[in-house]
Amino acid sequence: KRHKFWETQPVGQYKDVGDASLSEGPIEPPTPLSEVKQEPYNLPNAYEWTTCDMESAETCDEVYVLLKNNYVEDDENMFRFNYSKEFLSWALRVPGYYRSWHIGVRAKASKKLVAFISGVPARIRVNTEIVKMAEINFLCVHKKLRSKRLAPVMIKEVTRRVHLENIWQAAYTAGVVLPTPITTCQYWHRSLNPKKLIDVGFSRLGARMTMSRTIKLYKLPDSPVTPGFRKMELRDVPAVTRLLRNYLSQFVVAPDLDENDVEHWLLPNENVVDSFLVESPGSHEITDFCSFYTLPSSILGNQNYSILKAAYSYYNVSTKTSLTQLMNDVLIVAKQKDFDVFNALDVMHNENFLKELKFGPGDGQLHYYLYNYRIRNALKPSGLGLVLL
Ligand SMILES: COc1cccc(CC(=N)NC(=O)c2cccnc2OC2CCNCC2)c1
Repeated sequence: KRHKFWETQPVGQYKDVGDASLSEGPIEPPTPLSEVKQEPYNLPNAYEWTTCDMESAETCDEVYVLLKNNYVEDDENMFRFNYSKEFLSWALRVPGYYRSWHIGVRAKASKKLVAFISGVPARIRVNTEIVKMAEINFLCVHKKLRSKRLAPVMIKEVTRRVHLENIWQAAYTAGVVLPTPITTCQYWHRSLNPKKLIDVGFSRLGARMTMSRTIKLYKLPDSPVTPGFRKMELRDVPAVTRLLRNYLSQFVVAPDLDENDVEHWLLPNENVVDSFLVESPGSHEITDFCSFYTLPSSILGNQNYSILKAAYSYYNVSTKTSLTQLMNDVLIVAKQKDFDVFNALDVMHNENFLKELKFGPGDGQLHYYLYNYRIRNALKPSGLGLVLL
C-alpha cells in the first residue's frame, strides 16, 4: 500500500526489512537545534495551531469532547473510546511533561477545537540502550475534516516541537499497518458481564450455549483468593519500583521507570488506574504486582446501554504467586468494581494466562512503532514490555 507521508519519514521502510547490514539504533542523527524549523508548519488557511493547557479544566473538557465524538472506533463502528477527563489529565500531565507537546487545531472563525495530537516524554529502554522518547497518542481529526491531509502536518508539527526539546525518537501504536511495526499484538477480552456484552453486540452467544450457561461460565468468586492481596499504597512505591524494574529488564523494549514514574503511573487513581500487590503475610515482602487502567467506550446506537465499562491490563509482575492466579484475582476485583469486560494484549507473559482465564481473541490487532530507531531483530509481542494508553 502506498504511504505517501510515511515513506518520507525516518522509520523502518518495507524495503529495509531483513537487511542485516542496517545497524540497530537511530536512523537519522540529531539535527543541531539551530537548524530545527523554528516556526510551526503551515495549516490550511481556515485553521490555526493552539497549545492545549491540560491544567485548564475548560481546555481539558474541549479535548475530552473532541475525542469522545471523533476518536478511535472498533472495526464495526459499534464502540468509540471515551477517555475520561481525569484519565486525559493523568495521561498528559506526566512527570517532566511539555505543555507545547499538547497540540490542538482550531477553526479560526468558530475557535472550535477540531483536531488534537499529544506527546509525553518517556525513557524507553531498547535492549541495553535507554533512549529519551516522546510517546505520541490521541491523534484525532474531527470526522468532518477527514482526508484534508491534516494528520501528516500534525505529525510533522509534534515532531518539530519534540525536536526543539532535543528528543529524536518516539513510540506510538496504531490499529492500522504503517511502515514498519516493531511488533504486532493481538488483543483479547475476558467477559465480566456477558449478558450486557451480548446485548450490546460486543460478544455473541456461543454455539449450543444458553444465556444462563454463559453467565455461569464467566462467574467469578466474590473476592480475591491470594493471601496478602491488597491495594497499592504510597508507601509501596520503592518496593513496587524494584519489583517492576527487575521484571521489565527481561523484555527487549520496556519503559525505564523510576520511583517518580511509578508514583504517577501506578499509584491507584480513582476511575483511571487501579493497582494491587501481594504482601507475604509473614515476611511483609512484596512478591507480586498487578494493575489495569479504566477506558470506557461509548456504545453507538443501543437502546439500553450507552457506556461499556472496560478495564485494560497494564503492568503485572509475578514472582511468587502464579501469573494466572494473580490475574484471576485482578478479574475478581474488576468484576467487583462493575467492569463489563477486561482487555489485554498478548505482550509480556500475558499469553500464559489468556486461554486458561477464558479470554477470547478480539477481532483486531494493535501495531507498535518506533520513530527514528531501528531494531535489528523482529520482536514477538512476548518480547515487548511497553503498554501505551
Ligand atoms: C470496545 O471499544 C472499542 C473502541 C474503539 C476501538 C476498539 C478496538 C481497539 N482498537 N482496541 C484496542 O486498540 C485495544 C485492545 C486491547 C488493549 N488495548 C487496546 O488499545 C489501547 C492501547 C492503544 N490505544 C488505545 C487503547 C474497541
